[in-house]
Amino acid sequence: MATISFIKAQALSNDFVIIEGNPLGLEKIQHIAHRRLGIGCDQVIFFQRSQDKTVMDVQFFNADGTEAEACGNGSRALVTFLALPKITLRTKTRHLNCIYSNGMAVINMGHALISDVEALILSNQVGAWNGVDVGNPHLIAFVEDIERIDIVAMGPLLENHPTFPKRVNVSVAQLQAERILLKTWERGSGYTGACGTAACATTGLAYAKGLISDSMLVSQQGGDLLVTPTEQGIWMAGPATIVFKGEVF
Ligand SMILES: N[C@@H](CCC[C@H](N)C(=O)O)C(=O)O
Repeated sequence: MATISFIKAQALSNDFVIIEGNPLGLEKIQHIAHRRLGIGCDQVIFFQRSQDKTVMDVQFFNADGTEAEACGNGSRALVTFLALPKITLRTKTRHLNCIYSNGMAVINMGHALISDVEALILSNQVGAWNGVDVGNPHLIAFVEDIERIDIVAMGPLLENHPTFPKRVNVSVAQLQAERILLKTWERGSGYTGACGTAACATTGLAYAKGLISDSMLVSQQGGDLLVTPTEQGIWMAGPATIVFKGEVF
């Protein structure tokens, strides 16, 4: 029986199965991501190397088998696995410049494109919602006290709201002096301990609104990311580890 080689990686507890090669079919991806029947992960990542090995074509799939245009933590996990000083990740929506130095992946995720969704009537309204695109779509609200928000109850309602035919990642954030506290319900994967693109989208939103002017630590249940908004794009720096490798049927 044919087997598929894979790498298991995690970044701030957001976990990934990384496979070199073309994407597998929907059922195979769902099986690999299943935490009882397969390996278990939040996203399955497929990549192919260019001839000179400085450019990688990357595709991300959520645990439910749907394709995502971007994945911040997964991108850092892949850069950490490849351990090359400078590469470009060619994703579905953006080309990402990546640096790997001293065991840390630093990636320019591009710009945050903000849209106005305040006029929408959303269930479980917690304040003003903003649409933010950083290659993939996010819905974000700043709140006074993040502890009071049940993202697991609210997330699926907003993820599947008819306003978002392609569904959406849902986050609530609390702004502190040099830190943003963040909780995210991921489209297609549910609650995860951290989401890299949500961290970048939230920091980009705060920057665009003039709420911050410099780097922020974005703290999620799985740990901290350093996110730096610049005119040239949003830089994300943070850890990722390779956990094990194996073969799956
Ligand atoms: N874990 C991610 C985001 C993965 C994709 C997302 N669920 C989507 O559907 O857009 C991250 O670290 O950014």
